[in-house]
Amino acid sequence: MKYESQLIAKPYFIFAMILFAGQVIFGLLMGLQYINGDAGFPYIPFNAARMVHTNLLIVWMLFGFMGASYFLVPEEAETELYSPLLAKITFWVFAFAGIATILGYLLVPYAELARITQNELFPTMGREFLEQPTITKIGIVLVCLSFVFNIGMTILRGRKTVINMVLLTGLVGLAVFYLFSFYNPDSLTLDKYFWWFVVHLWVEGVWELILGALLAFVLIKVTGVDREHIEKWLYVIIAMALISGLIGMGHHYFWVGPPRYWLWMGSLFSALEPVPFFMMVVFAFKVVKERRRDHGNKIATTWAQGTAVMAFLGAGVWGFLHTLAPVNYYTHGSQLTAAHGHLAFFGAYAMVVMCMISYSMPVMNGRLQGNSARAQKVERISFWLMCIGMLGITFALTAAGIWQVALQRLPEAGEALGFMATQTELTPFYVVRLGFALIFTAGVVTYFTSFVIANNDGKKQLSGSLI
Ligand code: HEM
Ligand code: HEM
Ligand SMILES: [Fe+2]
Repeated sequence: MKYESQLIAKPYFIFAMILFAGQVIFGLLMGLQYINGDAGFPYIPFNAARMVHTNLLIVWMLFGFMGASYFLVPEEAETELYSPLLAKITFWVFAFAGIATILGYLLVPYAELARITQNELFPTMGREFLEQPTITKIGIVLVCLSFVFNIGMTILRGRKTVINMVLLTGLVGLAVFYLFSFYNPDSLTLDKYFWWFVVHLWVEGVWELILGALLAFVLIKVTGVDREHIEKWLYVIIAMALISGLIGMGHHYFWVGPPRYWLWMGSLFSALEPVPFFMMVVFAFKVVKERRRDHGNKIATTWAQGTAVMAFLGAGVWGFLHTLAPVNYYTHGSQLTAAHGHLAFFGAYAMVVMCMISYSMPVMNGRLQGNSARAQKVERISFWLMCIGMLGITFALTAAGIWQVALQRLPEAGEALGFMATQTELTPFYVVRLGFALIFTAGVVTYFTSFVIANNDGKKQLSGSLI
């Protein structure tokens, strides 16, 4: 590790992983509730579990991005972090606010939480992914401001690399687009229109810049390929991401009331969105092939390539499946959406955070060439279990989605099955989903085990070198 202040990334990563474990536990509970609706009754109803599952996801992604930035930016800027103290304070404020909000979701009914947190003064609650009480939202904004300030000041006084600038642009975009969560108009059309400014412009816009920058950083480290070469790729990837993603947002405007031209604009531009994801795959494999050094941290390279491939499958392929208006007319809001949501979120953003952890944790623990072979082997098993588990979940939900469309959407109104009757028909798919979810969970447990092994082996290495 080159700079002392990079160490601040560690608590961020550890906390992100704890929240990830929590997210998976609530995912399992919902997987069970899909088969037996009474599971968890009356303590954890489906709506609360769903909220906890998706909010934990968003919060752990943010912790992951912050940890990644605190590790990456000083090294790229070749200077210590502007204020390690501010980064520590931000950590505790965010961790506390996050835990309090999740406990709020679990301990009191949602309407009661809205009352306690005085939602009527400034109503922002009640929308998917943005369920947080207004006070938590304000807290998130403050955390983001202090974080972006800290990172921005570090870059300002240090070396301004392309990776740093792309990352910073992504982070500023993340903070700015979150502000739309405060706009909550009465008109459902306007509400949905701007809701997507957070949801879509995050994952199919500015987060792609963050993804590209993190991947480029790890790839430079593990391959030793020329920075200039990698930067060129990064420029083209982010240009394509923004060109396609900004107007591609129209694929969410098909049926919620905005003008009809979105039908073809959304279809056309979002059909281009897989391009930057495909380029990431070519980029990752090409630079690994052209590598100038054999880095000891093999598993970090695997994560980098895996991220590119899984993100392309989840966002590119599964996104494209239902992005054209004539297809989306039938698939909108079906299990196909959930299939895509899972593979895309996992493949792109969960995996890139784990990729950064895989590269940087050993460095922060003094092992510049990665963990011991044994720890890397276990981590490799966890990589495959998680990827296979998530692909299995995706295939099960895709089959469920297609069958759902066939039973509920394609037949004429009088003959179509109702929503709940269709869900009962889909039970076998949900059983398969739960099976793969268990494989995924085994992957998560194995992943955590690899850290324990790495620590134990590390001590041995240390005592060995002392003798
Ligand atoms: C143990 C594995 C998991 C299971 C069983 C599971 C199950 C579920 C279920 C049942 C829902 C609610 C779907 C609905 O409303 O009908 C859901 C939503 C969601 N989950 Fe998971 N989940 C798991 C892991 C994950 C992971 C690892 C991620 C991402 C990294 C993730 C991301 C999401 C997202 C983004 C949604 C919202 C999807 C949408 O709005 O369409 N889940 N999950
Ligand atoms: C890593 C990037 C991406 C992530 C994390 C992601 C995630 C999601 C999630 C969670 C949803 C469900 C939102 C809801 O609850 O309603 C969704 C919807 C959707 N996504 Fe993506 N997505 C990504 C990229 C893409 C791409 C590249 C495309 C197109 C090629 C795409 C096409 C769609 C479409 C058409 C919907 C709406 C589905 C419906 O009508 O029900 N996504 N995405
Ligand atoms: Fe989208």
